[in-house]
Amino acid sequence: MTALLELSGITKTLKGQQAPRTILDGVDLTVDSGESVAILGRSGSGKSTLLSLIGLFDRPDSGRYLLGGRDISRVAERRAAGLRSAEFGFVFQRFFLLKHLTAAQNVAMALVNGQGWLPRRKRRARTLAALDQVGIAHLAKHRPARLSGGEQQRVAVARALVREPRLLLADEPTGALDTETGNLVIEVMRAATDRGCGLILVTHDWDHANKMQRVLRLSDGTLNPAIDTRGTPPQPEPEPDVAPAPVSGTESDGTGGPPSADRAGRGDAGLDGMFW
Ligand SMILES: Nc1ncnc2c1ncn2[C@@H]1O[C@H](COP(=O)(O)OP(=O)(O)OP(=O)(O)O)[C@@H](O)[C@H]1O
Repeated sequence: MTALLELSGITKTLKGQQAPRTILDGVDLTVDSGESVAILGRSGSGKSTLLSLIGLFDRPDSGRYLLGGRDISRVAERRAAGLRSAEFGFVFQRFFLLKHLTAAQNVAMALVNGQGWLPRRKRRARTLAALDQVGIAHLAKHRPARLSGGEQQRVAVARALVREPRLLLADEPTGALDTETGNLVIEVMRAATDRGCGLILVTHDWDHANKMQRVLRLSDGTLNPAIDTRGTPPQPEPEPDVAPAPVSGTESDGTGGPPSADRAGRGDAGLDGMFW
């Protein structure tokens, strides 16, 4: 079966004001349809850089990127923009909702921008289905100012899902949420994988990572299986009259737990007409 996504030997060197630094140094990653993968790693290890390459906001220096078997390692920006809107859904730590639009209008915007004008009836049906998928169809007419952080992020997830992407890319989507709300958001994204959508979640939170099928760690520019050492009991003190047993090295991944003019009120009849 062809993998949804296949990265092999991906490298990326970033040249800022300081000396060039190789952030990705031979990343290999395969994700199948309906599979969920968490990526952990220290701050600055390159997780967002990797996600931006996968989401075609940038290109690797070398290596191969196959999407559904097609080589898109060197794809031109025009085609990349088309692939971004057709194939990917994005969720970020910040919600990026338009304040003067309702939840439904924010979601419907993704259909307008990505696929031209769908007939109004279809637009409405797909928007409500996406809001329903994340459990907030009853909040369709609320503007962001009237929604909690978790509800706003669920609107953002609905906006990412409404075009039925093949792959959902989430960069610390729970970073601004409390634990309980974060769990809810992770669950609605994970549920999308039951319908065949792939999911790559960048997170600092082991509990969220453990809800994914695979947990990887990005360090020294490569991806490897991550080991959750949080539950590892402390080494017992050796008995004084017994020779100390050799201590086996317990790998630590350094991410052992969480680290760290609103126009609402304005008459929106025109906008309603536009997006409904
Ligand atoms: N445009 C750029 N030019 C030069 N260096 C950059 C650029 N963007 C990011 N970096 C550096 O690349 C490294 C990786 O950044 P990146 O944002 O991918 O890390 P991260 O693992 O996502 O970090 P965090 O967990 O803090 O979000 C960091 O050291 C960052 O300072």
